[in-house]
Amino acid sequence: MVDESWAHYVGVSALMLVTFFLSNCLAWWLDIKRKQRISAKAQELSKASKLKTPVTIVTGFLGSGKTTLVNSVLSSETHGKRIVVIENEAGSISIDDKVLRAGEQEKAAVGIFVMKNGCMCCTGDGAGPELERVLNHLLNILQDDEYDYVLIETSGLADPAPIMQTFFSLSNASGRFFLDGVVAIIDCHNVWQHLDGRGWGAKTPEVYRQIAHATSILMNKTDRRNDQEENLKELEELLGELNPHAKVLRCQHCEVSLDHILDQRAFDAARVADMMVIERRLAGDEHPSAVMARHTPGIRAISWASALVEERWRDVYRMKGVLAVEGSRRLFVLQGVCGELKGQEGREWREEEEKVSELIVIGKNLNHDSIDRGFRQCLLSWRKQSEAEQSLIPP
Ligand SMILES: Nc1nc2c(ncn2[C@@H]2O[C@H](COP(=O)(O)OP(=O)(O)OP(=O)(O)O)[C@@H](O)[C@H]2O)c(=O)[nH]1
Repeated sequence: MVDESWAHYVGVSALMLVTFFLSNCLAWWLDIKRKQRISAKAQELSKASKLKTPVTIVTGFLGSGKTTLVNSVLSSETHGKRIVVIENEAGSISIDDKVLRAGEQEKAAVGIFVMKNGCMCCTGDGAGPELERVLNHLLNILQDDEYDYVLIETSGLADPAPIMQTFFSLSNASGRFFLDGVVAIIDCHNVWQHLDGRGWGAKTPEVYRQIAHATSILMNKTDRRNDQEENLKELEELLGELNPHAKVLRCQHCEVSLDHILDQRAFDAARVADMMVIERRLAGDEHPSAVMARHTPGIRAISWASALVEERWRDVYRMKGVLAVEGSRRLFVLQGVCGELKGQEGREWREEEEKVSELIVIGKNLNHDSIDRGFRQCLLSWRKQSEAEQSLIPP
């Protein structure tokens, strides 16, 4: 009896060991195959790179300055490129394309495509096909030789890895596009609330992923700290540790030489494999959500919005809005980042545009109904608002 159960125990253990061994071998073999595929496609891409259209991915957490960078590239006189911009908005409302189109920037942008509802990191395997659809679309119009550069601005919550991977899996487009670089923008003023000091215990893993995948890192908003040097140095060191391969540059309003943004030829396919390792080290976390509100009547005052951003600064990472102010011919752009809200007039509304006020709030623990209600209250009569409240939007 004892012998029998002993033999049974040995048999089960042996079976477990064999299964463990075989599954490890399989994982190892699959990993090698994947690396082989990646390097084969990278070689395929690099062979014809002179004929291909470079793609730069601009990433960075909410409010770090991605649109500011894209605008500055589009308005630069020096590069002489015809650029297609692909925007990836976290919600179903798009603010950035209105901001991008404001002003002179249009001259360099030959097309702005907005992928709404597209936090690529949340869509998992869906990320590739969605991006591929847009790139295939670009491929069609590339026949006309209208574009010579593609800029992809990810949503602030995006993990750029699936987008990068997409360039390796694009079958149609592999002969047309190549990944030139990944620019990550860091808001030096607010980034510390997303990092857990040194090491990998990210409070907001998206920020780590964006840093880890970058070929250039812009330490933006250096104007925001007065006690700067020590903090900036510490941040610089941390970024260097997290991503030793990237160029790290300090800047304000993303003003850096375009050599660090365009035509970097910095993307090294072998790094993708390393990045996938980093990927596995990053623990999951509660993902921020986005709440959208959209109303047609003209907005008169927005005291509610500034109160929301100021009072709930821990939860509200970002607020962006384009408002149709009653009596104004211009749209009004709201920008809220970590406790601060700014507003300024943008371009004039176009005749064909519907004058609606749209708002996106991104953060944690957000209640859609109460945000929608609050936004609606902004439609209150002008007279009911105090003077201080009125100051943000000119009557
Ligand atoms: N003080 C200061 N503000 C800046 C700087 N760069 C950008 N901003 C402001 O920061 C706000 C957010 O900038 P955006 O370029 O819209 O940021 P974003 O990364 O595109 O934001 P999301 O689209 O929400 O992810 C805007 O009000 C900018 O004017 C800077 O260097 N210093």
